[in-house]
Amino acid sequence: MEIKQINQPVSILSSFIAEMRDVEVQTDPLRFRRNLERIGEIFAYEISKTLTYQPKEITTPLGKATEWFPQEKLVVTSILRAGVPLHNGILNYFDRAENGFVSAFRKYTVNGEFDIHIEYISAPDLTGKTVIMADPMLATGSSLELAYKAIMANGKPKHVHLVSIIASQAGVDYISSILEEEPVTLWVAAVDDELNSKSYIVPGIGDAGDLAYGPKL
Ligand SMILES: O=P(O)(O)OC[C@H]1O[C@H](OP(=O)(O)OP(=O)(O)O)[C@H](O)[C@@H]1O
Ligand SMILES: O=c1cc[nH]c(=O)[nH]1
Ligand SMILES: [Mg+2]
Repeated sequence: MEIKQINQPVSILSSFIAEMRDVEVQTDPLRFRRNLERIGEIFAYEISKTLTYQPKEITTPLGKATEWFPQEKLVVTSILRAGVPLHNGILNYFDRAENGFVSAFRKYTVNGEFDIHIEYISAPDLTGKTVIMADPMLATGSSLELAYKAIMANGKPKHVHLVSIIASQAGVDYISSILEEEPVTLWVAAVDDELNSKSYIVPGIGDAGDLAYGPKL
């Protein structure tokens, strides 16, 4: 597994992440979702540089030009709920990709511990394809691990790009350890040092799903 961190050199990406982190800007869920989406577009552009392309001759009003199109069959997948705006951003660039969705959520018990529940999966055949799996937050890594394993039941892809905007160092280390030998690239923007006692990333952003779509029971 390879890890690519896209926050260096510093770019406008940092300003988008700053808005997502900022408690005052977080009161605007439309801006929060739009930041997830436009960061998805940035990740898609970075991932696009790793694809293979085939040339195609294009007829313009004045002549012929050769341009390039991805050769890979792409499948964009995401983890519900917070993955949806990020998914849409990636799909804005890979607009002909197939799509998949996996649900993963933390189900808390009375003593504050939680299990991750996967209750829904919808994805095409992945055999030989290039899969992008998006989720803005990588905290303990449990959701991504279970979602990855669930979706792999749909066939062995050629390569998987895992996309996370804000990761904890512990989450990055965990995913690296379990997918060490897999044809996987983990793309992250910021990596924060800490997880708190509830396994939230610190400083992080808080609960990405709630910030995008409101609290859930
Ligand atoms: O790495 P982990 O410790 O598993 O935590 C990360 C997960 O938590 C968030 O989802 P959440 O469970 O809050 O669901 P939501 O998107 O519906 O709010 C986030 O979008 C990840 O899926
Ligand atoms: O910090 C975190 C951890 C899990 N899920 C989130 O949305 N944020
Ligand atoms: Mg959440």
